[in-house]
This record gives sequence, structure tokens and C-alpha cells, in this order.
Amino acid sequence: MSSPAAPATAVPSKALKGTVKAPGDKSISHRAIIFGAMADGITDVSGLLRGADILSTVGAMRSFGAKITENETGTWRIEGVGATGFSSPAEDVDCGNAGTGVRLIMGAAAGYDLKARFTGDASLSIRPMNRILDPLREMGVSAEARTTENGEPGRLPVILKSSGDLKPIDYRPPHASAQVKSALLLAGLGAKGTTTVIESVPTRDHTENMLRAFGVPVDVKVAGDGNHISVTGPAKLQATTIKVPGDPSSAAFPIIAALITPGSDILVENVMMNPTRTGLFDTLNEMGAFLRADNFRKSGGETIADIHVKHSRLNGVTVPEGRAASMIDEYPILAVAAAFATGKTIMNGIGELRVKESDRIAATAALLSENGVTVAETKDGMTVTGSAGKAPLGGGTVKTHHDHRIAMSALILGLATQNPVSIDDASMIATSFPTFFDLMASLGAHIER
Ligand SMILES: O=C(O)C1=C[C@@H](OP(=O)(O)O)[C@@H](O)[C@H](O)C1
Ligand SMILES: C=C(OP(=O)(O)O)C(=O)O
Repeated sequence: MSSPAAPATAVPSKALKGTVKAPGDKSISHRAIIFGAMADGITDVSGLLRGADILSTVGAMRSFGAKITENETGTWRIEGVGATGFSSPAEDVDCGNAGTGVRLIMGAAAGYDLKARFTGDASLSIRPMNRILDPLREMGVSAEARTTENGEPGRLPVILKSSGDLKPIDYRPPHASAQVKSALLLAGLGAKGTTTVIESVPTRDHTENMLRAFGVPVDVKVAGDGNHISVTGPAKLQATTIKVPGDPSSAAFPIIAALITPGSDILVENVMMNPTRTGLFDTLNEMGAFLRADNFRKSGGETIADIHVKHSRLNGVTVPEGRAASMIDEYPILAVAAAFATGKTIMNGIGELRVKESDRIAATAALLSENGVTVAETKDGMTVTGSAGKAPLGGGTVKTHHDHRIAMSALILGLATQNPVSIDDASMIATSFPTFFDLMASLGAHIER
């Protein structure tokens, strides 16, 4: 994104009170737009996240030939390309700040006869793409990518060329990644035969669930060496109707704000409780948080619930490494909660955080130490020493490195520190949580822009 930097400051706040609704899930929103664009017929999507990442995906899908409109009630209508297939975009496909967007779209595009050039913002342009381009090349795709000045290959811009006639593969990604799994399953729809992704650690299963909703069989075999997830191509998607549930990764911000701000008592409604996404809630429960999920119901094929949260005394814990995939985007905000706990919170096996929108281990460690919290960083983890309920000093100005989750985590910290916490740039928050400021203000949080 090229919007000008927009500093913001969180001021120590009174107790947070009230009821809010979690915004639409980002992962499910990307998939709804991409799958709807590929499908035969008209897909209606309600509850879509209106974040900048999703708007980039909408733009990308239009450039491949889908017709997408939003009506006055906020429902999105997608007329998919169906049997015509994606066509080569006339312009660069700019995926903005969205790793999920660019990786899933490159996988989907690989299944068609086309050529496309993919670009992104400063943050996306330094994130690794060979994790999907290498297996796509094995399937027969030609992909040229940039090598950085430091010699790191596989960066955007990427020029992808495919005949659409792909070879199915069996692939075990070296990192736990739903984006890699999803890209390969989408490419597999265009291959003749069965493409299998083998996951040693399960990652979010939204692609599997949503492909089934679009009429594509997805086979999952649980074996000793992991889950074998297969699609058999050529396969066609049939348009459907999607209701997007609320995003647990966004809900994490008001939830932790309430846990650390004395006297708080809030309800966050509409939170997706898919077990591949709820590792943070398990961890907070182990830390002794008052967190009660209630009113479980089904929405858009997922279970959702309302979460009641009260300010709590937290204890430090060791987060099991096997849980990382189910809370991968929540470590920066967990580290903020850990700053208030009694004892140390040890987070290991999270090297993947170094290749997100920013190096989130380094950025989180800097965020905390700038504000008087003791934190030790390792190659693939960090340990936070909590203040045993005492408000940390605060007063720092945090560098957000084009990273929405670092920006929001710093502002939440500043609601419960002794002094205000500032950030250099709040503009990226709109990528995943465009209603963050209004939602937090409705709970009584004092954040100045
Ligand atoms: O598939 C998805 O929707 C996502 C997968 C995760 O990335 P990785 O697959 O790189 O772990 C996560 O960090 C991202 O926010 C969304
Ligand atoms: C890592 C994230 O997203 P993406 O990979 O889609 O940029 C995130 O939202 O925290």
C-alpha cells in the first residue's frame, strides 16, 4: 500500500465494556472470492471482510475475467469464469500486502492457460514465494521471480506462465503452511490425476471445507506420517452461497485488551471456533484467563460462538510448539498478554513468524522492549517475562514495518501501560481489520489518530 504513514497513540484506558461483533474472517474471505471467480455460475457472499487484502484479491479476480459487484446491503456477487477459465490479465496483478492472496491466486492461475505478472507492496515484495513456485514448477508451470540484492531468490514480481495442462504431484511442504497447501490443491484442480499434499502438522482447513462447498471432492487420509489431502483433476467448481464467519485472529485484539485492562468485561460475538484456528484461546485458558465461549451455532459451514471476557490475572505458560499453526498470526498479541502475566511465557517453534508481513519475532520483541517489558529473542522463538499484573512502563514509539498485527498489538498494549504507546503507522490495520478503531472506541478504548 502506498498510503501515507498515519501515526496513532493508545492512551491508558478505563475498563472496557460492551458487546462487539468480530469482522469477517480474512482467510475465508480470500477463498470465497477466488473460488467464486473460478466457479461456474453466480456465488453470493455475505459477511465478507472489507479489508484492503480482500479488495486486492477482488481486483485480481476481476483482472482474470470474473465479474464482481457489491450491493447496497454489503453482499458480494461473483460471476465466475466457469468453463471459459481465467484469461491473461492485461495489467500486473497487484496483490497489495496479502501473502494469502498472492499465493492462493498463483496456485489457482496455474491451472489455466495464461501468463500473468504478480506484484505487491514493499512488505509482500520481500516475502518468499519459492515455497509455492518450486512445487508449481514440478507441476509444469514456468515461473520467473526476482532475486533480492542480498541474494534471496523467489521474490515478487513473479511472471507465471502455464499451459493449464499440469502434472499432478505428491508434495510434503517443508513448513506448516495453509497457503502452500491451498495453492497446490487449487493448481491440482487443473492437473490430470490426483495431487496430494502431506501435512505433518495440520494447518487451517478452510480450502478443503470450501472446495467441498463448491462441489469438489477433497479426500483427507490421516496416516502415521501426517494428513494426506488430495484433489483429483480436472475438477470444476460449482457456484454456491457463502456466509463468512467472524475472524478469531481479529477477535484476539479486543479479547486481549479486556484481559489486560483492569475492570473490563466484554462480549465478542460471531467468532469462528474452527479448531485449526483456536490455539490462542486454548493458551489463554491455560494462562488462567476468564474466557467463556457460549451460544455455539453453525454459520457458513463453520461453528461460531460468542466469547465473554473479563480482566484476569494471567500466569506465564510454555506454548506447545505443536499448537503454533493454530495460532500462527496471534503470537504478537499473545506476547502483549504475556507482558502482564506472572512468570515467563515461552514461545518456541515459531520461525515462520520471521517471514510474515514483517519479521514478527524481531518486531514483537522490539515493541515490548521499547515499552519496558523484558523479552528474550531466539532464532525461532521468544520468551516474555511478565510484570505480574503491574502495568508496564509504556511510553515507546513502535515501528510497525508495514505490519497490521504489530500495529494493533502495540496499540492494545498502550491501553494498559503506565504511559501512552505510539506507533509510526496505523494505515496497514485496514488490511485485515478496517473497523478496528471504531470497534475499540465502542468498548471505551482511547486511541488517538
Ligand atoms: O491460508 C491462510 O489463509 C493463511 C495462512 C497462514 O499463513 P501460512 O500458510 O504462511 O502459515 C496465516 O499466517 C495467514 O494469515 C492466512
Ligand atoms: C500473515 C498474515 O497474512 P498474509 O500472509 O495473508 O499476508 C496475517 O494476516 O497475519
